Amino acid sequence: MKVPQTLPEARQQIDALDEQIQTLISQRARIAQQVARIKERSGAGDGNHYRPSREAEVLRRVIERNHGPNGGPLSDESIARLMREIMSVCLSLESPLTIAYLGPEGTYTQAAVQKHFGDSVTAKPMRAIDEIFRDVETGAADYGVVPVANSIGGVVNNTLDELVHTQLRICGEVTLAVHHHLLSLTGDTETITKVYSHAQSFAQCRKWLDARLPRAEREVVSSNGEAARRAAEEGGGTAAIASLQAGRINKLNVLAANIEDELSNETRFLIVGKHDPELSGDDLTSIVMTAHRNQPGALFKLLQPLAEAGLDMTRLESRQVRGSVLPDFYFFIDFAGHATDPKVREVLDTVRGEAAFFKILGSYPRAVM
Ligand SMILES: O=C(O)C(=O)C[C@]1(C(=O)O)C=C[C@@H](O)C=C1
Repeated sequence: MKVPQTLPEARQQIDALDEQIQTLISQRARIAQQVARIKERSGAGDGNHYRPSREAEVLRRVIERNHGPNGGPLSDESIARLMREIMSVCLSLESPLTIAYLGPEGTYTQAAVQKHFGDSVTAKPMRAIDEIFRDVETGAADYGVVPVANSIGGVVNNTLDELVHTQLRICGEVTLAVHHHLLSLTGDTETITKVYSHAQSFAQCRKWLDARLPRAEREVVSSNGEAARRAAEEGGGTAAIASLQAGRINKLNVLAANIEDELSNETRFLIVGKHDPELSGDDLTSIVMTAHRNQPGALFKLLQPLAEAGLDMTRLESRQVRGSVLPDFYFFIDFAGHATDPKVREVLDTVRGEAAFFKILGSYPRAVM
């Protein structure tokens, strides 16, 4: 295609390309419908056509191509986001998904749902993390999205506690860059006497609040979405620390943007569901276990097989077992690899033999976007 020199010429080329893009997207959607029929015929459907590993492969290839000879000026994130939406609409033709998430509307968890599943799912706000697990366990929702850790605020204990006992599997992860904003109906930071937010967000904006609003009362609420809702309801003198999305939903003004103390503030979310994702080629496995009591080197023995097999451990969290007087700890471990890989399976069998309690939480594709 020759480089256009005039506006009509450029628009003519764009019109021609749009027509091709539209034809191709429609063809792709028809094939996705056929994929659903093939899955149902082969018994692999069971009504659920979501395939996180396949989606990760598609997105990885999009990013790879973006750096190849046919790559363009769009960022990896932008081009992947477009493909994400195309897959989202294709999947909605196969089987529409309902995703339970930590509400109300406007939470960062809702943004994580959108980032991972795209816009063509029904996002269902829940009041608490345990309700999300129950909703997916009973089949009221197909998948759940829960926060699990923040780079500043640390782990989300409710999520870890639920993972120990649930029958659900971890099917995926999403990481989200989190930016906090001071939002209010009024337009002036100096007049704010009360700030609502989630405990983790207060922790992440503490220095800013100490410096700019040292006298304002801080009231912890269950989520940033709820904080924004209250600031909108109460008006004058109240503010919320929340996302831009929460501000938009509640028609609040941004009094101060990006007020988090650390610039790189990332939250990791997990997707939980009833299905085990297949191997995607770049996967993580999550396990939880406890060590035998009164055995010197018990934790070392649990970790040694992973190290000896050269498996890259990406995360280790400990959490005291609830109700235990003795210092018993659950160890949550993530490492690179998939539980169906024979080498990984062997390591897991060895660790299981060494542990007092052992559970595989899931193997799933590493976050692509
Ligand atoms: O390949 C599949 O299994 C599909 O259903 C197609 C498709 C896609 O649009 O590429 C759609 C949904 C799945 O989650 C994965 C991929």
